[in-house]
Amino acid sequence: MALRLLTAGESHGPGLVAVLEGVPHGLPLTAADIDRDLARRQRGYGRGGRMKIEQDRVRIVGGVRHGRTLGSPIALWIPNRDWENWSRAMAPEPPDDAAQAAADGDWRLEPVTRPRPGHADLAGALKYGARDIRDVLERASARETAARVAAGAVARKLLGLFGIRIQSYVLRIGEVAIPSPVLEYGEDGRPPVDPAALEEATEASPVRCPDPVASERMVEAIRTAGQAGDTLGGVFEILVTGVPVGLGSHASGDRRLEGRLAGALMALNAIKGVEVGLGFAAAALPGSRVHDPIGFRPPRREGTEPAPAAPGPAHPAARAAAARAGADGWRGPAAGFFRYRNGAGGIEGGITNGEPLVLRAAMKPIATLRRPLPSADLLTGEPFAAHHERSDICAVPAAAVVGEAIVALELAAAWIEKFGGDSVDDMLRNYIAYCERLAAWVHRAPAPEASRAAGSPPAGGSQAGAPTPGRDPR
Ligand SMILES: Cc1cc2nc3c(=O)[nH]c(=O)nc-3n(C[C@H](O)[C@H](O)[C@H](O)COP(=O)(O)O)c2cc1C
Ligand SMILES: C=C(O[C@@H]1CC(C(=O)O)=C[C@@H](OP(=O)(O)O)[C@H]1O)C(=O)O
Repeated sequence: MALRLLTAGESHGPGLVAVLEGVPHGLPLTAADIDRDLARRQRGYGRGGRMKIEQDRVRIVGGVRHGRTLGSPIALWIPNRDWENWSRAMAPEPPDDAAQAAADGDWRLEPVTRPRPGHADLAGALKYGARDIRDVLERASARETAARVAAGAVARKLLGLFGIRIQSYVLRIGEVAIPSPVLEYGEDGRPPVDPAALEEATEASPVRCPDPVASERMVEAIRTAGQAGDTLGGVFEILVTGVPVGLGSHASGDRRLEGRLAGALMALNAIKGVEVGLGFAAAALPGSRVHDPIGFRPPRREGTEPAPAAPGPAHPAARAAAARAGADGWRGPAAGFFRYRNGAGGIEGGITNGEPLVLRAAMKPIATLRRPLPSADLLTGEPFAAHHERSDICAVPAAAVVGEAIVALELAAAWIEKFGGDSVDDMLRNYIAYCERLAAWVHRAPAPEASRAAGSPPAGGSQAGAPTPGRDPR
């Protein structure tokens, strides 16, 4: 297993722990790299009172020395500030004073027995034989996603070294929706947006929607739902640029990258659907409008053309090698091949094809309602309204940030499988060697006259343009 993550910790316990194993030696990493994403996860219009209490900050407690990873498991600790209010109710030790506290009217010590529809409450309590639903709801809570975001920030840092950029934005809240801004390309396969501008517009929105008009309407929809004691879900999209051709594999089902990414995204609380590229829309279209025509542009040769303005790998040698293999910031190294649109969302046959990854996830509305749905008591079966403490009204913007982390982790796992090595230096060498192979891949087919004269098959024949791996004609 190339990269392994384990998280632990309850929502109102002392804090959250993440242990990430398999990160190579020598990756620059500080708490600030992680805190940035933790703060982004806490934002978003529609979140509840808990986010006013928490100000998530990580403590790195293993695997990093003097700002660089050691190759050992990275251990991260995020304290829960709300723990102060729950230290008796969530004490790891048996509570001596529980009976007294319950008598004092501390509601936190009372068993929760009214399961909330849409939560793990009922199924979890019956499965584990828990007579207090708190035994289940504490870990089922999306508080855990803070730990996944912390680990994901490490994965993002690793991928960022190679010019991979992962961003998310919200496309729908309830009935207010905008189309994906990235699937249709301009003429000649020109990228439809500048990722940096898209990110700037997204981060400026209180709901992570890059369209300011839709953003305001989304805020209004959340406000209205909240006033009615109701909640909303929505859709977010993840865009990953700079991805080289060749991550994942067609060879076995469990190596197909879209399966790994979709499975990981579906494992995020409240996500009920995932699409790759055109996704469900492809089912209604003819093949001619779905599959992405292939084009080829000779990659830039060092010294002959200016370096691409778009961001690429940080390391100068890797950056140059990536550019020679056709990377332009939007696309990753792919030997100069590109697509005129991106209906596939950057993955064909379980393998990245060099175009950006485009994934969408649908989040159901928050399950805890201020006007609760009918429920039945766990122990007596008596009809009751479901339990309500406090809750978010909408958490799609936060889920989008968690989605980035999940994609980063899954992609980093595929990256480590492909480029391996115990250290970032090994990995850089492997990446550069791969880029060099891609850069040397295409040998322009000789002009038809020349090829006929030489007795080789005419252009368009079975051998036309066939690559001769390992020989660079330039
Ligand atoms: C970032 C985030 C915040 C969430 N906040 C809440 C919340 O405040 N109240 C709630 O009832 N559910 C919330 N949820 C959703 C529940 O965690 C989720 O619906 C529940 O664990 C049941 O899992 P399932 O929906 O995947 O079946 C949140 C989810 C995410 C991703
Ligand atoms: C704590 C977080 O989200 C929580 C996720 C959540 C749930 O049921 O999933 C319920 C709420 O918890 P509480 O009952 O303490 O208010 C959210 O605040 C967080 O995102 O950090």
